[in-house]
Amino acid sequence: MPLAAEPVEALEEGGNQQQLLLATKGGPALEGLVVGSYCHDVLIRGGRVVGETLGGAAAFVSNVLDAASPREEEEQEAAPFVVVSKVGRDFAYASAPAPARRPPLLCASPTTSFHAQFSEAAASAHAPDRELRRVRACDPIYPADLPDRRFAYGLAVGVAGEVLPETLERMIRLCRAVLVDAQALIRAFDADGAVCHVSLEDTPYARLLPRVAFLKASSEEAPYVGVETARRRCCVIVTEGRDGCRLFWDGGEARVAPFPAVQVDPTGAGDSFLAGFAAGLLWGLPATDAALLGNFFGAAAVSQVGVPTFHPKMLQAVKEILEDKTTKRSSPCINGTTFTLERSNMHDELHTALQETARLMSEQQQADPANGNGGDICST
Ligand SMILES: Nc1ncnc2c1ncn2[C@@H]1O[C@H](COP(=O)(O)OP(=O)(O)OP(=O)(O)O)[C@@H](O)[C@H]1O
Ligand SMILES: O[C@H]1[C@H](O)[C@@H](O)[C@H](O)[C@@H](O)[C@H]1O
Repeated sequence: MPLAAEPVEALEEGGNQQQLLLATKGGPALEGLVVGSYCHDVLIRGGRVVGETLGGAAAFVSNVLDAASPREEEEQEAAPFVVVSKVGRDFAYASAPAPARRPPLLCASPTTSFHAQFSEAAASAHAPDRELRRVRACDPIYPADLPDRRFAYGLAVGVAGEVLPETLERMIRLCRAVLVDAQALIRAFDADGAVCHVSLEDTPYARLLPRVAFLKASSEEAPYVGVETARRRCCVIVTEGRDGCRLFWDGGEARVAPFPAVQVDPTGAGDSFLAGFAAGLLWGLPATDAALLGNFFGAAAVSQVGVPTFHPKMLQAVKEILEDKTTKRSSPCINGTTFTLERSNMHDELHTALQETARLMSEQQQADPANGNGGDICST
């Protein structure tokens, strides 16, 4: 599959080309660009507030990229990626790890806030698990807000329409490969702020799809994406909650098995999936194998309320598995000229190894009363 980015020579607009070239030469080889705003999440069940957390796909994505990207020993602190995010002066989580590491741009408008109303009944695998209402919206992210330099990859992960079509277009120009969460493209809000969806084909984003590498949608969003049309333009990944995910491309498809999890809060599962998937590509995995890492971090996300904390032992185990199973770290697919989509012959081995880690972590989490989880948010 060809990559999306334009040659460096095409990057004249809005910046100094010489500077761009220097930054590309001197900068980290696999620097990423994450675009989408942090937000406030208020979790409500039965009319009662049961949690208030940092939200926004950018927060969940940063968390997983920092945890799972391949890195040299000396780069322990933070993985090489930039976050472009906007918040207001009311932002309550400036000292949380993700915003502290990569501070958002400050605006006069308030921080985007969502109320997530969980149903009283346990959610089924594909039914919407919560009703989302946007109660405040921060400014959009404009093309001029993005840094003037090239990136190996970009993640467009808006939650409230903040990634404008022209901003996505600019990302495509700056990044070799762009991965997009459909929620950044097809969300609309009714007069009351309730999240609804529009058909992707009816949006200005549709014409950009052939220049996007991967488009991720939840099974609720998939009908609005139009998988059969979209798969002819880019690789589409549909996440299916506890059932794992499926990949669709022009001429092929694959189902990728899930990992065990005790779900306490589904928020951020899709975001964590996308970042795990991107990390898998950075490790040099073909897309169908990288989706295993997506499923792994999606499962880890639902096991905790809000942005999850990963146990260092779990991360060490995952890193050892990836080091053992991947051979191409020096030339990851995301920085090459094409993507391999089909599963490799070690797909099942990788699943088994990660499953063992997921099972151990899940058991530890259930046994540990001090893991900070206040019980299951999403069901009674
Ligand atoms: N209960 C679960 N058990 C195991 N894995 C899960 C579970 N829920 C989600 N996942 C993992 O996370 C991925 C994303 O979940 P899901 O399809 O629910 O995304 P989403 O609806 O976009 O989530 P959100 O909007 O809450 O971020 C799934 O493909 C799966 O790998
Ligand atoms: O924090 C959450 C999370 O990022 C979800 O993926 C998104 O759907 C919600 O709108 C947001 O509030």
